[in-house]
Amino acid sequence: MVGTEFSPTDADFRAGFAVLVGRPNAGKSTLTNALVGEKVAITSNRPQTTRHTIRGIVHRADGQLVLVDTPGVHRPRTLLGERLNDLVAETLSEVDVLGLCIPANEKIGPGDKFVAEQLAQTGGRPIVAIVTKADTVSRQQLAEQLMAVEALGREVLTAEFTETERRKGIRAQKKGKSYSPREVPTDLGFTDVIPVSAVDGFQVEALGALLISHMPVSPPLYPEGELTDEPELTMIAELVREAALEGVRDELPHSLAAVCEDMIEREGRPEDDPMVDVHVSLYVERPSQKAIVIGKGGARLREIGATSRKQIEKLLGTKVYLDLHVKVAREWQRDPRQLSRLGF
Ligand SMILES: Nc1nc2c(ncn2[C@@H]2O[C@H](COP(=O)(O)OP(=O)(O)OP(=O)(O)O)[C@@H](O)[C@H]2O)c(=O)[nH]1
Repeated sequence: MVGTEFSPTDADFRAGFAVLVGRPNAGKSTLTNALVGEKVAITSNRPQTTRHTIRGIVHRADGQLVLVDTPGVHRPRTLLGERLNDLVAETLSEVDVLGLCIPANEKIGPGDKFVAEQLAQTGGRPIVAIVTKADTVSRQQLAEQLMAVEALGREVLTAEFTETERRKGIRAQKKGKSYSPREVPTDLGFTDVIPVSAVDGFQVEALGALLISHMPVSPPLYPEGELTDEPELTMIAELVREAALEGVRDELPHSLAAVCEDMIEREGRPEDDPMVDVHVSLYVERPSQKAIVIGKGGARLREIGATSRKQIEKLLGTKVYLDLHVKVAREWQRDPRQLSRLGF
């Protein structure tokens, strides 16, 4: 993660990496899009749709913020889950500020606490608690949630502090030395707590500024105008996967993967009206799931194709011929070889 260009010479210019984490459906992807101002991360009503680390880049006069959108931090059940958690741990260790997303309209639960504890364990990095979806609650409810989030910060950071001191004591004891644990500071807690709404834009600017204020003084890390460094093929695959999931609410939970096989400019087209042939394979685990994706007489697949083609055309800025294939890759979630083939 090294800078490529040094343009603004301002001595106060800041640049660095931020990550938004939170339990599934906390609003991370939507907030990433709102901060960046263009659709780069994939949002969906379904939890855990964000499997790839997609970066959006916020360019401002005073700094540059590279956002890494992680999958929801959750307890691993399959091999895929374990890989996701490795990815999360790796990402957390590489960023300058941690953004913990907690929705305004849901009681703080064990999921939020679990994620907050993981962040506290990264040790010493600023944690900005972001209370998302502020538009969905009254001012009174929002105030109460902000206080509950403050309390959560106090709780997990105090627990982490105490645990660290306890470990130091044990290590010292093993070496035959004595260690008197430090007193718990009274001001432990999240670095900031800020409410936002990605839907009506409330405080989105302020959040951008706040996150940048935690970045180190640095030249920009990416050239201006760049929104994401995710390869187009991956973004195309994500768009198709999103469209395929939208249609089927409960039948196809996480057993669906998409791979963009290639993207070739069609020859012999007029220069002012180019067209790109895009080939995407959708992978499911069982023949019955294949039938769901294809639908009666291919109706669902046509719908998926039409929806995602429009989005791919927007992304590439040209006409697109989209060729979709549905394939069965049994138990792909548990097979490491298949996983790497699918880019996980
Ligand atoms: N009203 C309102 N809804 C929001 C806001 N932000 C997100 N949502 C909705 O909340 C749901 C989840 O949002 P996502 O951005 O997909 O959540 P996520 O945390 O990325 O979810 P995963 O990918 O599952 O981890 C979607 O239906 C969004 O439309 C907001 O500011 N206001």
